[in-house]
Amino acid sequence: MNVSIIGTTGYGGAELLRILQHHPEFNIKSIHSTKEDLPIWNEYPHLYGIMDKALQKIDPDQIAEQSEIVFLATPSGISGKLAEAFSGKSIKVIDLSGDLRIPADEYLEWYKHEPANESLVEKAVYGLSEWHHEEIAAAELISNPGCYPTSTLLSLAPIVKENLIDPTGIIVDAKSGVSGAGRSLSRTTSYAEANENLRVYKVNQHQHTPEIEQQLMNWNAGIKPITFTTHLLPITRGIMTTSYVQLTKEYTTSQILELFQSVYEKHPFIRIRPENTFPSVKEVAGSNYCDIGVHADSRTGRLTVVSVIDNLMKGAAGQAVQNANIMSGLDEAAGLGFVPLYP
Ligand SMILES: NC(=O)C1=CN([C@@H]2O[C@H](COP(=O)(O)OP(=O)(O)OC[C@H]3O[C@@H](n4cnc5c(N)ncnc54)[C@H](OP(=O)(O)O)[C@@H]3O)[C@@H](O)[C@H]2O)C=CC1
Ligand SMILES: CC(=O)N[C@@H](CCC(=O)OP(=O)(O)O)C(=O)O
Repeated sequence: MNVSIIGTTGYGGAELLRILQHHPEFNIKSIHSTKEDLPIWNEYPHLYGIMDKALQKIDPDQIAEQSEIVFLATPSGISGKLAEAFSGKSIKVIDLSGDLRIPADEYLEWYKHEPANESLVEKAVYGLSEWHHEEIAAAELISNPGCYPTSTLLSLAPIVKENLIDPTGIIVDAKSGVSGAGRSLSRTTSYAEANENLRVYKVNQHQHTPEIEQQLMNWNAGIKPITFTTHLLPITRGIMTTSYVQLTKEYTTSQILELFQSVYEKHPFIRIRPENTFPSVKEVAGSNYCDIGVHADSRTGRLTVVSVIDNLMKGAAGQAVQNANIMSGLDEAAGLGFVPLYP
């Protein structure tokens, strides 16, 4: 099955190449960029001798003729326009950006630029693979979840859906490595400013807040606005979200773990850690896993939920390929059996 990638020279694009190069069913037919005609190893020397494809210009007609799926690994604001250019063509689209995830009015408020075409946003299926399998299988257009929302939602879903927590007081403390900000140069992700530093950013203004709330409210209409705080970690890959929620009854850690284990029993990429153990970001690096640890504090009645993912894998390209697998009727784990890179 032929697939194409747009935005190949970015980090999400590079991660798609790493996964798709050895995928058992997908063949990388073409890679696209605003920098046409250069071999990809010119941008990414680690691909020298592995991949000699040249970057091609972005021609939606040509891409739709030769491929069955196109991945848009492009910035918000650009992806929406590209999705529109593919609309009506016979090709499935998976967008990694935030353009198709939330309604236009909220998009304008949080992303602060022009929203994508409203009918496309309505048509797009939110691709949280573990929870939207049926809709993804039937979809033509996927809005791949954000990196922070993936980690947050996977780790809150069981307790929110089962109504085990006070819906008014969810606090999510989130941290990301610098590759989450993409490949463009910026002062805050430069070595001298990020290394040996820990910075909080976009306090109460992060664009993933409405995306997380929207999904939590779909699962449980009583959920109220959350506190969501993001930090920049001096590491390359990885996200940790630590959520604090008030339990409505006295539950033990082992009761909560039992719930998580039964909910995610059949999901190959979710690993629930045993009691009193918590995952660290390195334990999922380079893999499509989301690892979750929980602890119910009998003194405060609060539950602490810790979740880690690799932002470029489960938080972006890995989940995008998982969704492509589901859309194509393949095993959702096809081509995604990466063991985490450790140490
Ligand atoms: N990094 C991460 O961890 C995650 C990223 N995402 C989302 O995935 C998308 C890609 O992210 P990431 O790879 O990190 O971003 P990068 O900034 O690393 O790369 C984005 C790529 O988009 C291409 N691009 C830029 N402007 C245009 C344009 N006008 N037309 C066509 N292509 C353009 C560029 O490629 P070229 O110059 O070759 O044209 C660039 O390399 C973003 O929407 C991001 O929000 C989502 C989850 C996690
Ligand atoms: C570390 C870092 O800066 N991360 C980025 C993730 C952005 C992203 O993935 O953009 P979408 O909104 O298109 O999902 C951020 O916090 O804004």
